[in-house]
Amino acid sequence: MAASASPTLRTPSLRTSLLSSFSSKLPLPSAFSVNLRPRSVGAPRFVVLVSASLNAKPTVLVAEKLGEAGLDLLKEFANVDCSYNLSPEELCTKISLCDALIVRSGTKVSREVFESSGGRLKVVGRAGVGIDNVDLAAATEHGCLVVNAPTANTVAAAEHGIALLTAMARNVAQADASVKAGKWQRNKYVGVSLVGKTLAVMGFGKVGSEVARRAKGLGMHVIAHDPYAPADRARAIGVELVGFDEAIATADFLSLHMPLTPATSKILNDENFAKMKKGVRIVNVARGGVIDEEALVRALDAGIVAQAALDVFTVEPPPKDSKLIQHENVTVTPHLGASTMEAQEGVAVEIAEAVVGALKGELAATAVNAPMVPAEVLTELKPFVELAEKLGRLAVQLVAGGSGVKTVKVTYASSRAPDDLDTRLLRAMITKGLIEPISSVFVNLVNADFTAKQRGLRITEERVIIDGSPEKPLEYIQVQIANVESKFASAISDSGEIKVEGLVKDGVPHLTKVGSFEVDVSLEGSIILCRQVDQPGMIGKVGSILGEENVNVSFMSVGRIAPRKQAVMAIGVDEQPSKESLKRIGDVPAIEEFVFLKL
Ligand SMILES: NC(=O)c1ccc[n+]([C@@H]2O[C@H](COP(=O)([O-])OP(=O)(O)OC[C@H]3O[C@@H](n4cnc5c(N)ncnc54)[C@H](O)[C@@H]3O)[C@@H](O)[C@H]2O)c1
Ligand SMILES: O=C(O)[C@H](O)COP(=O)(O)O
Repeated sequence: MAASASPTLRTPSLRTSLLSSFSSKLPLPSAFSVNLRPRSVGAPRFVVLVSASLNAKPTVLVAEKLGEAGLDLLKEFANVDCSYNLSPEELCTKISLCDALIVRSGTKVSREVFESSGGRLKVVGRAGVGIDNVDLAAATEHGCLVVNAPTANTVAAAEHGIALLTAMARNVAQADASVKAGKWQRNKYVGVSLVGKTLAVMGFGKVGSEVARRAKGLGMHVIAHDPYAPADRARAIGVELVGFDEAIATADFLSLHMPLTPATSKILNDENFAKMKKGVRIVNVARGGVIDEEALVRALDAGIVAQAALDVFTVEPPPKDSKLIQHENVTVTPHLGASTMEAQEGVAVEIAEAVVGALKGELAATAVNAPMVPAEVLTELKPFVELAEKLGRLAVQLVAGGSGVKTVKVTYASSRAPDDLDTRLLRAMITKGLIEPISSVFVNLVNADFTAKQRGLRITEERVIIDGSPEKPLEYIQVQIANVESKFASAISDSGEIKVEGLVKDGVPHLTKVGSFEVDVSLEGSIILCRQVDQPGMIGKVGSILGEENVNVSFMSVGRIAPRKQAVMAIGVDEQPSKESLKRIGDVPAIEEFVFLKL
């Protein structure tokens, strides 16, 4: 036996492992089977978001025009395929060769796209704000991170909203067309003034609040409706937040700035147009789908809506013969809100940085379908995240075949207050550890909760406050699987669940409890757990069987109930013992049961 050899396995960076997936899945290891391919996190078996370690550059498909500065950033890191105007079929064909996809609002990233990617697509970057053209549920189900560029085009969109507001009020577009047609119709194009009029900003987020600020500068009385906006943010710029009905009933002008969601879809409809002031004017630089366009035509014809200025449409481009587009009281632009030179360069850089970061395995600050975790929290949690995954992985391998894992309880013991610990990462990694050894799905931070739910796996979390160092975010993590049989009976605790517990020592995850037995073995390589009658020479016997096969033992630890009674020996091994060696261990007379577990 090579005594306490220091482990040579290297774990990939935490950031990489959080968003990575395995290239192949393995069956649940059985106690006596050695027919296991290695699943060590140290082996280069991650299909990491970027296979930089494998000397292969990732491929990024840019499906819509992106600013040069962003393209340059991408090219430093990836092969960049700029293919614009792809049909849905062409996109589905290309996507299986791509690690990331960047789009604007003109490309539908449908479920078929994720299905066609064959698991290779790891990041979708939306070069802009609205992600209504990306099937987020499908992305999450496929473990694909979606990032957007939420800030760089805010001012551009707000300025376009103001441009449409003023142009509409003064009939700029109609008058321009008339003069160009050789006419001089000064009486026809008398406008309305903005000063003193009430503008209702519908959706008081980034764009909405910038529009409000500018409209106040034009002397308008600004109110806003946004069920989720904090009132003090509105008050700070002199805007009153009001209910939906009050907003639409009192406004002379309505400016729409909410996202398109099931709740906002066609929110301006016949019923709501009927509640508006006669002669109201509407600006939409949000999304076409928030207006029932047929109802808007009716409201225009009835004179309820005097004018509308629209940058966005339910279907883009809209049909040429659309009654709405052709209506003389409607001013239109072809989704130009974000289209300034400055915004496009900003968006391109913002999305390129987010996509490259995600491909490197970093947690994206603009993730749409995954938790965003501040870097300092991530650094602190790093060894506990590794511990969490390994405990999940160990616990599930202790389940006897056919048991069906349904209920898992995780206990986090810490000296910190419960709200001082973000457990989403830990839960995701425990879920990854629990599911991956027994299925063909890969689990990452994006799809962990979804995958658990889909498999009917209920994970409950409990916080226990114990004395300890406030420097440490956690003292220990315990994973219990209820209502199952174990292939290693000693793993069943007094209360009847499979129980494993671990902590972090000097930055290294350790297993410290199995069932009711205390052990202490570092969670690296693989582990053999043996239950035996406590007696002299056991460590030597098992150690020499492994030594004969040149299997390096990294740790050994024995936990016992009482001297000369039952004990559990935990042996950390760097290599996988052969089937024969495992059988010989099982044949040692004092050994009552044993299990070989891959980490
Ligand atoms: N025309 C363009 O080129 C262009 C450019 C940028 C943004 N946009 C669109 O503008 C909209 C706003 O963008 P943003 O960056 O300000 O987003 P944001 O997320 O900062 O703001 C959206 C706001 O809408 C609010 N909201 C959600 N549901 C609502 C509801 N039912 N009623 C009222 N408010 C509701 C949210 O609370 C949030 O404050 C999005 O639809 C975006 O896609 C369009
Ligand atoms: O949501 C957005 O960011 C805007 O609608 C801009 O869309 P675009 O990138 O297609 O111009």
